Amino acid sequence: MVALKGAGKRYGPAGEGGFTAVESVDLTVERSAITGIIGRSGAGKSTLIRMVNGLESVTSGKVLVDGVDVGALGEDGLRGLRRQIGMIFQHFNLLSSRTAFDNVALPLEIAGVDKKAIRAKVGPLLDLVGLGDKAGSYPSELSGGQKQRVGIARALATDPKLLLSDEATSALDPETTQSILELLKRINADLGLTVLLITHEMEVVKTIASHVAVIDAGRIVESGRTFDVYTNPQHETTRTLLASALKLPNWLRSAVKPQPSAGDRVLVRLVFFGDTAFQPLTGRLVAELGSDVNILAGAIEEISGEPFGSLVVSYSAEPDVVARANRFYAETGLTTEVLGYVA
Ligand SMILES: Nc1ncnc2c1ncn2[C@@H]1O[C@H](COP(=O)(O)OP(=O)(O)OP(=O)(O)O)[C@@H](O)[C@H]1O
Repeated sequence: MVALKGAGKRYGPAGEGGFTAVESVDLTVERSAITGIIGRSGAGKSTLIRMVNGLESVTSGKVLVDGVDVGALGEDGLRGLRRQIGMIFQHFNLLSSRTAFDNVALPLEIAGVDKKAIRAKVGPLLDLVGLGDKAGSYPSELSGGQKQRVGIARALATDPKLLLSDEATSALDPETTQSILELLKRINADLGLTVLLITHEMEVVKTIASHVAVIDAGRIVESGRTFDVYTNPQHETTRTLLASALKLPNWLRSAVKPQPSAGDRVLVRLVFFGDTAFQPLTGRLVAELGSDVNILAGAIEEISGEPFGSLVVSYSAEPDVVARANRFYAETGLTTEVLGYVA
């Protein structure tokens, strides 16, 4: 559906004085899937997503939407493309002087659709997002979650085949975030709409994206099925993003250090997949390392219906203990990740 081929964006002049925000990105967005791009602030997420609908021009490589080279389109071509691509934003971008109905109607008015057809379209869209009774409300009368629902209905008004989401839940509380993510999931399933979202929160990716790409300093450092990336992260940036999403007890989170001091313990996340025997392996690890293993946190989670378990344990960071543990992981095929060190 969307293919970036060596795509890059440089602001300002080449060489000194310029800044490369996105560099050599190769990425494929599957049709009818939800794909997440995750990265820290300033990593280049907004620039990347805006390259897809031509709001930012590409300065190297190509962006193809349904095989069409976005960079080669003129003004008319870009207008046509943008009718096929809906977009939702962190701060909703609603017009405060217009009701919910009129905000949703706006892209249709711009496209020259007649009033009767607009009425026939907007009502069902507001129903779809659960705001059938708020058609006459102004944005100031709506909650954050309701405003984003209006934003979603507006993005769907022109029957797009692709929906871009620019941190759509970042300004919302956790509960409202979940309800908006559920809505996006339902729209994706019911309409077969392709969704490309950017976020700095692993929880968002884990909740709805089947595929994920991790961006760092303008480059994609890791990508794949969310389940694979989440359960077996390869790049340091992914690990850091994941660690911040791990549900560690507060005392433990604040106690973790990146480097060990003498006498410290190593903190390790063990990942168990559906067919990995959870208890026997934990028991064998304890047997392997003596009674020195502390179990500090654990959870059974699910991504796209696939279950896996995470267990956070600590044991002595003495080289011989770590070597014995690593040998055990290699023998049993356990996926592990060092989260840091604790006293
Ligand atoms: N118009 C511009 N001119 C120059 N530099 C820019 C411009 N827009 C963005 N940048 C720079 O490009 C880099 C990437 O910005 P971008 O907004 O794409 O990142 P981001 O990952 O979306 O970050 P955030 O989550 O904070 O919005 C940043 O260092 C930013 O300062």
